[in-house]
Amino acid sequence: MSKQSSSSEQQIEHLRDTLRQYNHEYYVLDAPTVPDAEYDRLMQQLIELEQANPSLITPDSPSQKVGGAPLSAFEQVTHEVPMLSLDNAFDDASLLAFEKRLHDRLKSNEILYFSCEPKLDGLAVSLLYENGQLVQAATRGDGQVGENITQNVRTITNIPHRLKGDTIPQRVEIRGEVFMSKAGFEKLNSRQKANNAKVFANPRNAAAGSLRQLDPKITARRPLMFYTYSLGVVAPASLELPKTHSERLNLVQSWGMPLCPDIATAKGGQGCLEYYQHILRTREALPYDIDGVVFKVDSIALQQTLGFVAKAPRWAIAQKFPAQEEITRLISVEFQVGRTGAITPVARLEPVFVGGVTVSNATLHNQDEINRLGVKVGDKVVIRRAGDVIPQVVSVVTSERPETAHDIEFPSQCPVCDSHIEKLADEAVARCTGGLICAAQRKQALKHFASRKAMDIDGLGDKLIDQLVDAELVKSPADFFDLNISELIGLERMAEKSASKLLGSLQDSKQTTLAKFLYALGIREVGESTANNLALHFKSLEAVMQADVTALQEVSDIGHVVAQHISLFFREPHNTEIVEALLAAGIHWPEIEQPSGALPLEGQTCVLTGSLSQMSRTDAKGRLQQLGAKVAGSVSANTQFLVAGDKAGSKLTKAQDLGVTVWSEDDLIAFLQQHNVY
Ligand SMILES: NC(=O)c1ccc[n+]([C@@H]2O[C@H](COP(=O)([O-])OP(=O)(O)OC[C@H]3O[C@@H](n4cnc5c(N)ncnc54)[C@H](O)[C@@H]3O)[C@@H](O)[C@H]2O)c1
Ligand SMILES: [Zn+2]
Repeated sequence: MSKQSSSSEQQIEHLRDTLRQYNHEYYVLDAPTVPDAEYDRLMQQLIELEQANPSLITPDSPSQKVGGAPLSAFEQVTHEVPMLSLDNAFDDASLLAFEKRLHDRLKSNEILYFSCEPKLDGLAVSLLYENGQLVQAATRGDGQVGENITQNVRTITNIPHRLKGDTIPQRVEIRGEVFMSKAGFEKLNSRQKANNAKVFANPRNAAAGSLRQLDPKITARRPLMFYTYSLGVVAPASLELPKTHSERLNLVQSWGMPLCPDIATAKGGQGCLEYYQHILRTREALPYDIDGVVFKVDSIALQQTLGFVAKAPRWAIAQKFPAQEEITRLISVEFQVGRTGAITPVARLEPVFVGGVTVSNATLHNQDEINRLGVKVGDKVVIRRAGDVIPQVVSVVTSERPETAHDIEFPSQCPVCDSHIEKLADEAVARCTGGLICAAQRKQALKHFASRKAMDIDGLGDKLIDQLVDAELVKSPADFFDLNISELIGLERMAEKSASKLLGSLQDSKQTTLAKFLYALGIREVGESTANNLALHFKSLEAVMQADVTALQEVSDIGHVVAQHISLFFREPHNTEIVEALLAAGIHWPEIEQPSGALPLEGQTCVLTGSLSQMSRTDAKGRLQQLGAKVAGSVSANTQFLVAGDKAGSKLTKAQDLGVTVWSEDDLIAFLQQHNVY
């Protein structure tokens, strides 16, 4: 044996071993470790090597065999007609070569018609109906012997247990694909995540893993669907069936079987290529995942003339789409800070062509996701990019982990501003506590600070803030108060008049309330009403800043999580520096008086009705309660007053009948202001 062929032999053996392992993972375990594209490349290499060395072809080569062995846990079903695979075309040229092979073999150049079908990415199933009743369902298995999955298939809602119509054969085998819709897959995965259960990498794995369950009750909870794509055995054999594949599909549909709505027929290879382009364009919008399209010679007579090779019919071919999953290496992980301070780990990848573009970054979401994937820097990872969705890392090829691989370390300081990163036990997301000083969060925080319900700085809109930050004139809210006329005039659409007007409103805004100031700081989950409660409870900024988590939880409506956010905010020196700078700039508010003795509404019951325009009902209720009122749900003789907003109805009528005092929203606001709670 020459050196050359002995090395080919070794190469062939190595490829076969690898492919056998991948087949086992994919067909038997429903848990592939490499993307289909990688599998297809190795298979292509094997086929080419075998073609160059035909003496080395053996019947047990993966290139000659279909699928994988059936699981012994299931009863076995021997297929009366083998369930085969399909040949692949990876580009237009090989599709046209397929058409040419057909013409050559048929010794005719007559135009061929094709049934064109989306290649659903699920698994092949054979359904046997006797006298219209579903009596058996089986997987493809190794093509000869499959698994009996009748109980599981009975739980798939779009598979009829009984066929309808008067053309039903006495015995008929209907073949098609069991798959999961994209929406069903998303739903299943979020349910699995919530239950800390296995998350599926893609709809194909989810469908296969769900169908081949030993407990049909589990299958029943999985959103599986079925589409028909061919017939197997039909009896009696004398039965007249339509002469084309596409007409047969329509007949099967008339019996109540579901048929993919995107099937069409095409004229010649050229028509097939047009169909391919059409489906490729609509791929994203389709409700199910596909990995290509299938072309089948439509004439049954011609199919019979053409026949089969070892593992596939000669009259059909699958033209694959560009892969949506690829394999590459994780080079490093960077941490990005979002507008709300959320820290997102981003995978830096060796560039790889996937989903039609070159991808070099993918999101890793958060620490929980990193733990779930068990991914390390240096690992080979499977990347999925479907449509416009940001690329995801779906799995790790742990068998190829290099010795140098190391854990991903989550930073404890913000990579942008160096503030502490907090991660609450019940939240997946880690956040930068830098708030006001973190450049990543700056624009967002500044816009909030200037907004109407916060510092209410007239004329300081979002666009202007963008400009001020981009021109590096403003970094923290305290910088607003250092702006001068000449800096402002340099900006777009800012004349002297508007600039001096803005300086005027900045000056005016310095007179505020403690509640508004606390709200303006943008502490996480501290909304208007929480800020108000804080102000009323602690009465001074110093007291709020010094309060610990326990003291903060004494404030009405403040729970453990919010208390932690507040406490962490004021433990961060960057934040306290800004608070001091703001006070130094002249921001001030009236002192909140210690109520002497009883609260003004102590012992009074009131009711709120209708809609308020300047605050929410919950907010109004909170403020009234702070002044000692009891806020009830319905008007009675014990009601002291009713606050009636817009479109007040029966409660207002009843109050008027009972002679209860009625306040308008303006009355309410005047009262609240008088008592410093608005
Ligand atoms: N990632 C891995 O480790 C791994 C391992 C094994 C196989 N695979 C993938 O599986 C492919 C080989 O699988 P295969 O042998 O099942 O062949 P195939 O998937 O290329 O084609 C045959 C199958 O297509 C399906 N199909 C969908 N729509 C159809 C339609 N309208 N008409 C007919 N069939 C339709 C059927 O299930 C049928 O069995 C590989 O190319 C690879 O993509 C991946
Ligand atoms: Zn930061």
